[in-house]
Amino acid sequence: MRYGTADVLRDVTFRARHGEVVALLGPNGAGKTTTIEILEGFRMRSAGRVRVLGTDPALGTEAWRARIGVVLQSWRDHGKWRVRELLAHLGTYYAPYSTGTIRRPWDTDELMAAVGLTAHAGKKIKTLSGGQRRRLDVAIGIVGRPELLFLDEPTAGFDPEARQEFHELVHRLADDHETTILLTTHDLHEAGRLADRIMILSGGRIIADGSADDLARRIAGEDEVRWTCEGRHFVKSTAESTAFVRELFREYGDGVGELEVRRASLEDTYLALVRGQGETGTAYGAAKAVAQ
Ligand SMILES: Nc1ncnc2c1ncn2[C@@H]1O[C@H](COP(=O)(O)OP(=O)(O)OP(=O)(O)O)[C@@H](O)[C@H]1O
Repeated sequence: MRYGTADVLRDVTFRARHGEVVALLGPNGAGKTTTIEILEGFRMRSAGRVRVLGTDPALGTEAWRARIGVVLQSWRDHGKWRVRELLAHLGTYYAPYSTGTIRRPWDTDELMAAVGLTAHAGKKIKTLSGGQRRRLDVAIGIVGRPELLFLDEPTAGFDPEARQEFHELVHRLADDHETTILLTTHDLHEAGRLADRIMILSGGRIIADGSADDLARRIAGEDEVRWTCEGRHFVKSTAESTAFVRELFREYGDGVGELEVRRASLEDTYLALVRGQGETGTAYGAAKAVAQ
């Protein structure tokens, strides 16, 4: 993807499998929204090949669009509508696209229950709180029972309870309805909880692609071991923490106290990757190895 003379996406190559939950991570301006807008058919790519549910999004028909759900970053404006009314109305557009296996649209009451909006069904949209409005955005995105769902920062503004309920909804969509989901988020904990696979985009390139465990194992590599011995505190970084601790006990036995082994978190991994990008340091080398 090129704007004027600036390339904002380069060599972005990936394939999402049916029913997979893929999280796209990356710093501000990395190209996440651009990537998903190209896949949604909202933005025309400058070059390259794209297939979404077997179709080039630039040529997508209404029938193709009915199989896709989109939750954008920005709010849509339907202030005077009431929640139930709007969802029931939008649902009618999907009815002609029911298939033998997927009945479209989602029943309005069931849908409101699924996203936690039942208590607000009769409210005008302009009176909803930020988090409630975001739940409605999610409901609008899934009202047509999409086979593929794009979520751009879906939980921005959610309180912890709403976030937890949303995570359960995503798991349900993926597990029970076999929905393929591509989401962007800045919440690494969320990405680790939700995604089967994490792709990190930086400077318009994919610099890592794998499960949260893969990334942590293959990139950060070093655990931190802390312990006390004879009243003194010790810290050691090691890639072989189990062997190190075994040796520690062999040597000092009961003298070892307050043992703590801290594995590299997804956040450590993410920061190592994003900071290492473009340098010749180890994180970049490791990131390239993961990306290949
Ligand atoms: N219409 C446009 N014209 C020119 N440049 C653009 C346009 N839209 C986006 N860009 C640039 O493309 C790059 C990628 O932007 P994009 O919005 O895809 O990033 P992002 O990863 O989604 O960022 P964020 O986390 O801030 O939402 C940025 O450098 C941005 O300035």
